[in-house]
Amino acid sequence: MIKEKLGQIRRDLHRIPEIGFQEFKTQQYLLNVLSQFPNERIEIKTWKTGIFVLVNGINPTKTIGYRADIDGLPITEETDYDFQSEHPGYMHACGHDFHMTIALGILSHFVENPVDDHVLFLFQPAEEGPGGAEPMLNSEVAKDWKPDIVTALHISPELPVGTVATKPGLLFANTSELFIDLKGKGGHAAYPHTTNDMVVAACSLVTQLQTVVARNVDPLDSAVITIGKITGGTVQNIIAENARLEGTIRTLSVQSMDKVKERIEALVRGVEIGYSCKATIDYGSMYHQVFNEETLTMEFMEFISANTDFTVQECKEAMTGEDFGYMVEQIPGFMFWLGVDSSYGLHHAKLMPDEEAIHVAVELMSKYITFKATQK
Ligand SMILES: CC(=O)N[C@@H](CCC[C@H](N)C(=O)O)C(=O)O
Repeated sequence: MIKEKLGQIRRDLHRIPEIGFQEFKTQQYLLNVLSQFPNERIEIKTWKTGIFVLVNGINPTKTIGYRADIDGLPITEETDYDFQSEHPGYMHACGHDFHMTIALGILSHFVENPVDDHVLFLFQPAEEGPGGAEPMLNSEVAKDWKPDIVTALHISPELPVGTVATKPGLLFANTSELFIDLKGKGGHAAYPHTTNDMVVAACSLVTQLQTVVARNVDPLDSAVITIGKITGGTVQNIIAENARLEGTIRTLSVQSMDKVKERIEALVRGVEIGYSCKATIDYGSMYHQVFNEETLTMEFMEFISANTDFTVQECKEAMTGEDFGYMVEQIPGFMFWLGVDSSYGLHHAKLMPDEEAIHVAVELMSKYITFKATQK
């Protein structure tokens, strides 16, 4: 697909970010692009707001899977793009507009240059939450069209264009969302002794949560608790009856996840007693760690060094989460970081990745998948 067309697709997608399982316009846009491909070679099936696209091979012995996530984030864009989000309060701040565009570029390559094996594209909803990978892979469609190997990329703002970073084994952390609701007794701001103030309870709990990782997790086994949002109360002169903390837990090991949750629950029980309130904990969605299949990952890294102008780096594991972890739990595969060189990072309102990365990634993955698709 020509460069200008891919650039336009990325900008069109950037304008219409939608959150998990609400990607209706995105799905329609992708289906429109797909309908412009000659259809002798491709089969398309939708699943919820996601799409499976099978590019049939000429002499297939296996199916190579390529996954792109399609959802945006609830964040107000602050870039100076002239193609800013048209959905107020939402933005493609995690690069999924890039991920989709790159997938379409690779798909277009294999429609025009068919290879022996089938290539299956999974345009997957709800990566940011509540998680689309696991149900998509367990869907009826995936029972017929299950890939033998699967790969995916994630943009990396910190790396220059033309760089790939990955590692065999553990790449991304185990994650669990965290929602804590506190309910006390509200009242007049001037009569605190007649109330149980949930703003004070919430602030104290946030401070206590900082001790969980520091004092319960082996320093050599990383973990993170981030509270990204606090809400509570109604107005400045009413003592708050309710407060809510929203956050996420990240751990490199499953054991640490269990331990961290146990400690959070103990602290929450303490706040119930100490502040005479009721608390509920909801862990929302949980993602399995991304564990790259070692042989495939090493082969991919060697392939890049030997056959492309890309620089390939072995990176450290990251505390980011990815529901792609469920895919590589079931199917041999790997994920890698793609350099896109942005001064602002992932989940930032000013994320501005370099579009040149789209073109080099399409070329890279077309080459790599061709190599895998002709390997017996
Ligand atoms: C790559 C990336 O940024 N992924 C997200 C996944 C979020 C999972 C879930 N909503 C949670 O917050 O636990 C991330 O924040 O790492």
